[in-house]
Amino acid sequence: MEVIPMSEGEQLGAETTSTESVRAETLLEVDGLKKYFTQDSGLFAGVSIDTDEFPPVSLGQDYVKAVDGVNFEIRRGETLGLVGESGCGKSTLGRTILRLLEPTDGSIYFKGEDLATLSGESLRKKRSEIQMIFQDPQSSLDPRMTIGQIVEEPMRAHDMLDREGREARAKMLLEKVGLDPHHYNRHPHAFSGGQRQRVNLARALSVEPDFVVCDEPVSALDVSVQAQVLNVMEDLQEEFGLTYLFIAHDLSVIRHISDRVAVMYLGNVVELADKEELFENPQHPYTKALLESIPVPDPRDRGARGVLEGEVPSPVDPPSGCRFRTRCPDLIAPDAYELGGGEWSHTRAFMRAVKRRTFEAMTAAEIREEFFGGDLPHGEAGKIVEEAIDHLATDRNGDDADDEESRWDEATDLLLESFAEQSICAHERPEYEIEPVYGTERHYAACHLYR
Ligand SMILES: Nc1ncnc2c1ncn2[C@@H]1O[C@H](COP(=O)(O)OP(=O)(O)OP(=O)(O)O)[C@@H](O)[C@H]1O
Repeated sequence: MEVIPMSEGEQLGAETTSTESVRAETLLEVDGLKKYFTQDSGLFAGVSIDTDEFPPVSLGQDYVKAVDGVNFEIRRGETLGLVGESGCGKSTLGRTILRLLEPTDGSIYFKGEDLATLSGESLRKKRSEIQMIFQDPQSSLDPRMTIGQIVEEPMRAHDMLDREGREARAKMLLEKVGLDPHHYNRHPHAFSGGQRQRVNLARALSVEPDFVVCDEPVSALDVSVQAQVLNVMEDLQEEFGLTYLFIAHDLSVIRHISDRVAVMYLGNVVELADKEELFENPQHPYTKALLESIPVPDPRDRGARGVLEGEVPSPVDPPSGCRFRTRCPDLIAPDAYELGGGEWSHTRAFMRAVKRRTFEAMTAAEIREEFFGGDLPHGEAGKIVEEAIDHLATDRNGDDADDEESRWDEATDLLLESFAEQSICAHERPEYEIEPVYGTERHYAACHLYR
């Protein structure tokens, strides 16, 4: 497989060669975007005490790195799906693009203009061109207003049309989203969840936006209603030339609606490719794990689910290098030891098992047999493994006074520091381009396996 490293600042999905077919115009380009939140603002938040220092109390601040250096572009008329587990930063990214949240760093070019630098009236004007729809159609519609008033509200805020013009446009849009315009004077409670989301769509479209950020718009709806709303969204996209950033955690929804898909993990985009390429030829171990964890309809197939092990690390102190490395089944062997493939996979599995304490303490020989088939890796790596086993074995040497808890901790620290922290995955943030198998769209994968 041919792999082309990305140069710094290069944009995902941007055009490279004149031989490529002419691609649609870029509508939105996100460059190095970061959004950090300050952590709890309790009384002692950010205060740290170090008695070796004078003064012993210092004021530092921890940040939740919700979005941490994201680059991509969205072309006019396309749908870019954004998928990832809960808490990976999808909503924060969407809201920061809209400037509902203040970016910490980076640029958001919309039709060539950097939204991150706009404020006041110029930002307000731009806002009509970018709209957002949210997950919960119930709480985002004011129950005291009629749906006519709801759809007209953004037009009033942007001084668009006169009263009759707004009413005519609201009725036209209600019809476009598949509602009866005669229901203009009804209140939201008279509508089902799917119908309320249609009202939301009509409201978002009232000010003629070019770009709509859709944040889990169908997640709260019954599966049978989801497809109907997605189809309406596709029809509206075609009719009004809309561009969507479509946020969802549900891969089947993403597959239905997207042209290209970006996969997010812990504040980073880890893979971005054409939809077919991403689903049929996923390259990042995180994407593969996500796809393999799609629930299988056949209940007898339960074994095929859930390959994502371990906890998502805290976004306050995310792993260095590749964010996924602490859970990655393909962590790369450190160069320092010249480990053979089998030796490394045994060592990696042992390190994982010690870290997660997935086995009961046993004798040194039993541990060697269980994890290494009796043969430890050769050289320095073998000595380190031997030392770790010595911490854990029930028949260990010496009069080790440490309690069991701290012996597991010592073995874990030794293995992580000697192996996991020495891997290229811990040292460099990966950014690579892969030759696609399906189509000609560029395929980005943030994984050192493609270095
Ligand atoms: N206002 C805030 N203050 C502090 N931390 C926040 C704030 N909003 C979000 N976060 C944190 O930022 C991270 C990303 O959250 P975000 O809601 O963007 O993720 P998500 O992928 O959209 O998840 P979900 O699908 O559950 O909404 C999380 O760790 C979250 O706790």
